[in-house]
Amino acid sequence: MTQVTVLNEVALHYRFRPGKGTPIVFLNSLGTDFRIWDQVIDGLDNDPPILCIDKRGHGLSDDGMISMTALVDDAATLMDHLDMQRALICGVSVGGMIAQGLAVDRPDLVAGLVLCCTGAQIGDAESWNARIKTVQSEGIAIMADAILERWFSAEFIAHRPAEFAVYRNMLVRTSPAGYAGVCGAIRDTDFSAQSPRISVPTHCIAGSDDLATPPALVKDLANLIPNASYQVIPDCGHLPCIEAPVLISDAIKQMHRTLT
Ligand SMILES: O=C(O)CC1=CCC(=O)O1
Repeated sequence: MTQVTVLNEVALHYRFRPGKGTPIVFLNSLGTDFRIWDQVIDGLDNDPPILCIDKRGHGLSDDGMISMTALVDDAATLMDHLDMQRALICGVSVGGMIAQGLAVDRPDLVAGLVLCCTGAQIGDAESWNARIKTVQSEGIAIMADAILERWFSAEFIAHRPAEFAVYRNMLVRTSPAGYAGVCGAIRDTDFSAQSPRISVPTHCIAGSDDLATPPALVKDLANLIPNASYQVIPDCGHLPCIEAPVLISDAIKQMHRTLT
């Protein structure tokens, strides 16, 4: 069933499955929709309530005006709308930034964090501005191969051509305005001063072969957040939820057990 609601004047597409215990919220990356978490969710147990969100500008959600404040507020407003209690928030890449923003702005909604392939800050203004300019003038497809080389390890690209093809489709079918808007939100965000205030259990996960948010960046984030743990997934690029879903489910289950 398609689940959609208008919040903050934007139609947000989400998937909510009721269940028992601490809820788990999944936040996806730039140029993807919430289906990137499907295999991870298949590997969970105990039927917790699960919420997946197509952030504005992505999947079936409206574009609207995009900023990190709006992305964080959408997630919080949707959780409030669904009357959700404190949740384990799992975010990959910009989804991990949104998760940090939630933990800082709405600590009442956050029981713990699993932060995959993300940082307090990702990239620099120059590279995001160049990407925004290209998307606006030429579209996403022209950059797709270069982006996918950062998303996936060489091993994945060589041996999983069908999955590579469908995730390429997911990327190039993203709204150009939505994609550019989220690039701008990432460019304008630096949680280095706020994330040290995060006080919930946090586990940071890096992909050994991630060229977008390399392990050192993720380690820096883990060092910033009090008592955060850190794990590197071997032979994996920027999207371990696709390349190594079993390891991500296991990490989430381990964290979830400590919260319930
Ligand atoms: O598309 C990329 O370059 C990887 C990425 C950076 C932030 C994000 O969400 O994805």
